Amino acid sequence: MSDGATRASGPRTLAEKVWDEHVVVKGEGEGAQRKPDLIYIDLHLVHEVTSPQAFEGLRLGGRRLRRPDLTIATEDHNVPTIDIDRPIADPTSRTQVETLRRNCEEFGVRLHPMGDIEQGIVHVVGPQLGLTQPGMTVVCGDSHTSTHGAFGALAMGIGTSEVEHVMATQTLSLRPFKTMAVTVDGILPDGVTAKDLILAVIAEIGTGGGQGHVIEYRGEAIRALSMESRMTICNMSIEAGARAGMVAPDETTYEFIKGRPHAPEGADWDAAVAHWRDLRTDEGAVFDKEVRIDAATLTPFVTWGTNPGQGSPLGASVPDPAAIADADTAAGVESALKYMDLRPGTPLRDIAVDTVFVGSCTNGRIEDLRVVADVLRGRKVAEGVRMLVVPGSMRVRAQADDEGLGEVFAAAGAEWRQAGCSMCLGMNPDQLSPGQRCASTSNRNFEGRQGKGGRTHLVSPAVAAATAVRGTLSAPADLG
Ligand SMILES: CC(C)[C@H](C(=O)O)[C@@H](O)C(=O)O
Ligand code: SF4
Repeated sequence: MSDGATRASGPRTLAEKVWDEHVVVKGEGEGAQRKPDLIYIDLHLVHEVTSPQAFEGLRLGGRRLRRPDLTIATEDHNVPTIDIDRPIADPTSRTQVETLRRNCEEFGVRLHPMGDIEQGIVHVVGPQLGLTQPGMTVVCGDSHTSTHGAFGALAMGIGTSEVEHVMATQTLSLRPFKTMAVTVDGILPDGVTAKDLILAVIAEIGTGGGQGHVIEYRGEAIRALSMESRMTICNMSIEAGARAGMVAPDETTYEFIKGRPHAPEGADWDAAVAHWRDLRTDEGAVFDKEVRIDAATLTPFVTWGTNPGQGSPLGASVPDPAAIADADTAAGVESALKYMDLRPGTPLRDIAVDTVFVGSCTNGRIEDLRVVADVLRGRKVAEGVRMLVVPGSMRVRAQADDEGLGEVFAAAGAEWRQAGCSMCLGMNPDQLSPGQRCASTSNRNFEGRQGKGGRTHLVSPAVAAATAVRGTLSAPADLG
């Protein structure tokens, strides 16, 4: 952290505490001249997209994997979500997945391949196995590694060369970050979810608002959230430009972890919880930046633009660039509306979609699927709308089926798929065609993100489900 080591004796933030516990070698120097610290990594998550060159680097260097036991891999980005027993049709995707399989075999990495009950999106798999725990350092060659910060872990996305460094040494050379507090006072109103909250936060602070910072989410509204919801929020920290997002662990955290395959047991559990209880920002600790939000002011929130910060309350209208004073902002809005084919002043509720995607590491967990099923039960997906419901992992899918949710999706006319990143990004067969418009529970709405020429509106699972029923952007309350 900015002054982590110098603050070691005074009050520290949660992020500084976790950082300090993992310093192997402290960087020399002060201020801007300070060299990076060498940080120990407790958990390394791996997927097919960012690992091939790293494994290749190890091979060329004649190195082994330093800690295969702290490394785990899953197939997620390139996998199809239907016909998973057939060979992958796309040659690039097939090569990626086959390469991961070969590498994991050669280097002794545990891999959950397609069809395995623990296979799924890397950020769903870690928490579900109880691998992600408070106070850990967690890395993955994937920006949404910030998800794991929901447990009070310091969890960061890293680049491929860093992936190789972690594979070889189980450490990472890191420059201290700044700290930021996002405090959400009060309680979220009925019908307002974690996704609405984080979209509203990003709209307020901007996609660069968290740059260089680790964000700690605090306050009554955050404490009231489930682990799934906290993961949704931490997941999108990266869309505010932050290096990581964190929530201090509490009873909700311990309850989620307890009994999972990799959770500590017996005396180890007691010792772990005793340690975890210290993982909170000390009274009097200073954040480099602070933002306060009143939960009571929030409503369902959707994006209309081509970055996650271009969003508004569902009850608002498409903004008018002519009414925006700042010229750069106005130009950005104008070009976004052109790509999105939206006219200023159109009520957001009037925007018709042809596709609805429920899934991704933001909103592909069991709680999200329950919300969607609650809305869809006894209803039908609107004519002309295609709805994909994609579980974040095969374990989530099995649980959803046990609870009868899969039947609800099918009865409503939605496609109930196998696990993977799916339509969150155009790396597998689940893609939008040019000009198609999608209400999506994922986290990125960049041009072409869900397929070339596709248009994305980021929404919560509740809004996605209601939109599927009405055919236009809607909240469950609109269904009457
Ligand atoms: C493919 C991967 C490197 C990428 C990421 O880092 O986030 C992907 O998961 C994404 O969401 O865009
Ligand atoms: S679900 Fe989407 S955001 Fe998450 S890891 Fe996969 S591609 Fe990235």
